[in-house]
Formats: sequence, structure tokens, C-alpha cells
Amino acid sequence: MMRDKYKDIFEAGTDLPLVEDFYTIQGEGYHTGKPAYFIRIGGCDIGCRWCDSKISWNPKEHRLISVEEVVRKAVESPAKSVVVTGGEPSLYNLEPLCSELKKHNIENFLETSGAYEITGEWDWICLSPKANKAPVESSYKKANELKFIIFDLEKDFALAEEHAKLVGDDCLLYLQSEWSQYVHNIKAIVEYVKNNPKWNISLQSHKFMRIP
Ligand SMILES: C[S@@+](CC[C@H](N)C(=O)[O-])C[C@H]1O[C@@H](n2cnc3c(N)ncnc32)[C@H](O)[C@@H]1O
Ligand SMILES: Nc1nc2[nH]cc(C(=O)O)c2c(=O)[nH]1
Ligand code: SF4
Ligand SMILES: [Mg+2]
Repeated sequence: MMRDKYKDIFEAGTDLPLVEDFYTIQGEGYHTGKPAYFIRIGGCDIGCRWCDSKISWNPKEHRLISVEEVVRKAVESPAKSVVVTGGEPSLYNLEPLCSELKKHNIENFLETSGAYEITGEWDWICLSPKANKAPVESSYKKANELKFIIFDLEKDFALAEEHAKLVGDDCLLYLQSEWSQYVHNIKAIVEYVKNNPKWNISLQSHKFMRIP
């Protein structure tokens, strides 16, 4: 299993397989519209069939970079905030990365399925639960926002409600259409949110803007 082979790297968290890093605008969820430096870490064993970041799945395909070096790149940009995504960042000990970001007074935001225990201190955690591997209990407790992906209109609203029962009272709730199904799904999502106003809509606005 991937977790065994990469065990030392996952546990240390001092060097990370970097898929890509780029300065852009957060396209999704509560912080939509905010300029942020993105760090995409390789490695994911969840296997969502509609994943838009499949190039990140195999950690071995990406060069290892020290947390100091990748944070230096973010610090050299004008960004005040960093979004850590993947791949599945919760596979890693994220404490060294968080500490290095905090040393430089950078706000840190996490995009995760929460399938493994979330480590490190985060300013904002976006939890996006997946059918293939549910979040661990502690991930629900730590989430600042729940962002559930609607692919199948018949099944996914009910699944979203099940996950919403498990997050804290302050956790914001978002529904985001799976991108390839956007035209098919969006009308039903709008109706659902109007009828169930604890939910909000999240769009992958960077895809509409044609930016990374
Ligand atoms: C690529 S994932 C990486 C982080 C983590 N593995 C996760 O799934 O939360 C980043 C975000 O994009 C969402 N996402 C991935 N593929 C998508 C797609 N085809 N349409 C809409 N959202 C998608 C995920 O649910 C997650 O919220
Ligand atoms: N602009 C932009 N916003 C994003 N929000 C979450 C993303 C991700 O892939 O985690 C993402 C991304 O890939 N690009
Ligand atoms: S958990 Fe995230 S990175 Fe992994 S396959 Fe699913 S959407 Fe892609
Ligand atoms: Mg993305």
C-alpha cells in the first residue's frame, strides 16, 4: 500500500512531493476571490473518478522539496495567504509546513478530504468528504467549512446532509457541482439551496475565469 512505502516521508513532513505551486485567486468556498499562493502536494489513495487533479495521485512522480524551500517561494510572492492542497495533504505530517508558514506570518488554509488525521495549526480548513473514504471523526470537528461535491443529483444531496450532521455548529456548508456536470446540475443545486438555506453554493470560479 502506498502509505507503507511512503511512510517515512508522510510521517516526517519535512520534505514534500511538490506537484505544482502557483499564485492565483482562491476559486472555491468561503475564501473565493482571495489572492493565495497554492501548494499542491502529491499523493492520494482515495481515487475519486471525477478528480480534477489526477496528476497528483502518485507521489513518486513529483520531486521532493523541503518545506523551507517551498515556503520561501510563497514568501517571495506578494501572497499573504497559502492554500495547501493535493493530492491528499492529510496523508502527511503537516506540522513542519504549518510552523514554517507561521514563522513568516502567512495565513494558511487547507483543502482536504479529511480521510486521515489532520495535523498542524490551520487558519482555515475546508473539508470535502469523499464516498470512497469518509473523513475521520477529528476532521469533522476541525472543519471550518464543509464543501460537498454534487455529481449525482439522485444521491448526493442526501449524502451531503449525512456529512453535515457530523461537523461542528459553526462550520459553514457549501455544495459545489462536479465540474463536468455543472450545466446538468446547477439548476437543481440552486433550488436545493433555496429550499435548504443552511447551505451555500460554491463555484469553481477559477475555471470560469480560466486561471489556475
Ligand atoms: C483536488 S482536491 C485536493 C484536496 C483533497 N484531496 C480533497 O479532495 O479535498 C481539491 C478540491 O477540488 C474538489 N474537486 C476535485 N475534482 C473536482 C471536480 N471534478 N469538480 C468539482 N470539484 C472538484 C475536491 O472535492 C476538493 O474540494
Ligand atoms: N484557483 C484555484 N482555486 C482552488 N481552490 C481549491 C483548489 C484545489 O485544487 O484544491 C483550487 C485550484 O486548483 N485553483
Ligand atoms: S480525494 Fe481529492 S485529490 Fe484525492 S482523488 Fe478525491 S478529489 Fe482527487
Ligand atoms: Mg483544483
